[in-house]
Amino acid sequence: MSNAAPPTQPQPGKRVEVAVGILLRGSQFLLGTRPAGKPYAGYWEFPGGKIEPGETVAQALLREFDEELGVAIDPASVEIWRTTEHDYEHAQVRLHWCKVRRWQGEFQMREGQQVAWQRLPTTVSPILPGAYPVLDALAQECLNDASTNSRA
Ligand SMILES: Nc1nc2c([nH]c(=O)n2[C@H]2C[C@H](O)[C@@H](COP(=O)(O)OP(=O)(O)OP(=O)(O)O)O2)c(=O)[nH]1
Repeated sequence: MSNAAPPTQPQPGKRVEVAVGILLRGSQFLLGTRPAGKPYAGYWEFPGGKIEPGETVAQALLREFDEELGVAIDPASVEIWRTTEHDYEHAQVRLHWCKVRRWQGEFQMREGQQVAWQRLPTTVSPILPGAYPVLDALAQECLNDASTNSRA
C-alpha cells in the first residue's frame, strides 16, 4: 500500500470532461458567475459542469442546467458545437460546447449566482480564461453571418 498523499496538482494527461451550454436568445447568450468555494469564484462563465461517469454530453448538460438554473433543456435542441481544451493550475479541462435554443421553466439561481444575458462584445468581467476561445468563435460566426447577409 502506498503512503503517497493524493495529488494536489492535476495529473498530466488527465483531462476533466466538461459540458458547457451556450443558451441562445436571438443574438444574446447567458453567462453566470461561479459560486463561492470553487476555483475562480466570481468569474463569469457559461452554465455547465463536469460530465459524470456514464453520462453523455447532452445528459450532463440537462443535469447541470437543472441543478444550477432550474430549467429543463429540450434535448432535441442541444447542438454539440465544438470542443476546446484549457490548462488551469487546478485542472486540465476539455470543454464540450453546445448551443441550446429551447428550454422550459423560469430561471432560479440555485447556487446563488448572478446571471446576465450578453451579446458581443461582453460587458461583464472577469470571464473564465477557458471561455475566451468560444467567445472569439462566436464573434467570428457573427462576422461571417454579417458578410453573408451583406452579399445576399
Ligand atoms: N461551466 C463552465 N466551466 C468552464 C467554462 N470555461 C472553463 O474553462 N470552464 C472550466 C472551469 C472548471 O475547471 C470546469 C468546470 O468545472 P466545475 O467545477 O465548474 O464543474 P461542476 O459544476 O461539475 O463542479 P462540482 O460539482 O465539482 O463542484 O470547466 C465555462 O464557460 N463554463
